[in-house]
Amino acid sequence: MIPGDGIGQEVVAQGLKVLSAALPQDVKLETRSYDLGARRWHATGETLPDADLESLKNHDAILLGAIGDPSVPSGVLERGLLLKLRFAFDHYVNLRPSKLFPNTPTPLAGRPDIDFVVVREGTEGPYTGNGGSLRTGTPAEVATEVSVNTAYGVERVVRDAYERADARPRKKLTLVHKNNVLVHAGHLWKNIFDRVGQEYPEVTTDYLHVDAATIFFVTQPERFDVIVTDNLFGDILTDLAAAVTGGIGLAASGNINPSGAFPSMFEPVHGSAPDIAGTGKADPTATVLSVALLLQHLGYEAEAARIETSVAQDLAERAGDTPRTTDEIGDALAARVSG
Ligand SMILES: NC(=O)C1=CN([C@@H]2O[C@H](COP(=O)(O)OP(=O)(O)OC[C@H]3O[C@@H](n4cnc5c(N)ncnc54)[C@H](O)[C@@H]3O)[C@@H](O)[C@H]2O)C=CC1
Ligand SMILES: CC(C)CC(=O)C(=O)O
Ligand SMILES: [Mg+2]
Repeated sequence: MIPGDGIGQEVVAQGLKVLSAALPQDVKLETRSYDLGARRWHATGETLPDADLESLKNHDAILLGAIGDPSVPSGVLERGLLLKLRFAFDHYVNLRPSKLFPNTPTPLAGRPDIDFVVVREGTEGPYTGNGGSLRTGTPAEVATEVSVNTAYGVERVVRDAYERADARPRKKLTLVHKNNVLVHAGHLWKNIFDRVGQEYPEVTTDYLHVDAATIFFVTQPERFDVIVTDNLFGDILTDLAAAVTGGIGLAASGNINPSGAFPSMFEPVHGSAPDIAGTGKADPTATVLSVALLLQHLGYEAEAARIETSVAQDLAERAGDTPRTTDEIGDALAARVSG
């Protein structure tokens, strides 16, 4: 566990409660909590020391809360810890399912049937740190942030998305990019998408520019089944996906290393929410659903399904309720899962 910063600490505690409640009696759960994030940085100046990185390799999976704190310069922890982990453990599939559970509020008219998954590339794009600045702090400052897209990196994530689409009943895969403007990266993505698609004749394909995709996330989200996209577009789209499916407090994710060479890492889509940290207002459901993804990844399908059912029941009964605290929601979910 890497609880991290802000509400990360609060929601991971609830995730652990539910994980413990979900596992069969004969499975011994061993956990270690890593003190990484703002507190550690202030104390030692470290973000992710090699010793911790090495040690993290020994776990079956990682549950992360959130990284980032207003007391630390923006980017230091996000890059030096969170992205460093995703890159070091080659988490090239950033899996972000979106489902509108019954009775969950949505700002969308007509309660569309939303059930899609975004496969966000996790190791490339504009997030690699390939850039720099010249004449920093002067009126002539120039900054670059160059998006890196390799045929190797794009093909493996596109292939993963086709596999997922092929395994789902609707078998539909949408590529989201911006190949009308980002022609170099965009055409590399589109060409690979089209070529790999020939191996999946059952999968219906579609292409949308990212700006148009945001329209359809709001006006016609039911059109999506599996979406594959780059690191930055996927980041932005999945906050929007969360907003239309009950809110950011429900959105789960998995940073997957499909080869199993390194542990995969599961975390809510949201950040450390400094505006509500310490108030008990953080919804731990996103973390609990991330625990379900973790269990599914490790082969505990039935346990993962029980968590999802418990969340669905809890959400169905939430409507009109007085708001509960982070802890109360965690306790209620753990009770449902074990009962
Ligand atoms: N994976 C990670 O660790 C991520 C870290 N961050 C970091 O988190 C910090 C804050 O970033 P923001 O842009 O404010 O995004 P954020 O996701 O932390 O918060 C955005 C808004 O959503 C609300 N919110 C988030 N999670 C919630 C939950 N579980 N229940 C109820 N409300 C919730 C917050 O109160 C806030 O109003 C920054 O340092 C940022 O870099 C941001 C996104 C992901
Ligand atoms: C803080 C960023 C590095 C990550 C982010 O916003 C995300 O993964 O959703
Ligand atoms: Mg994000």
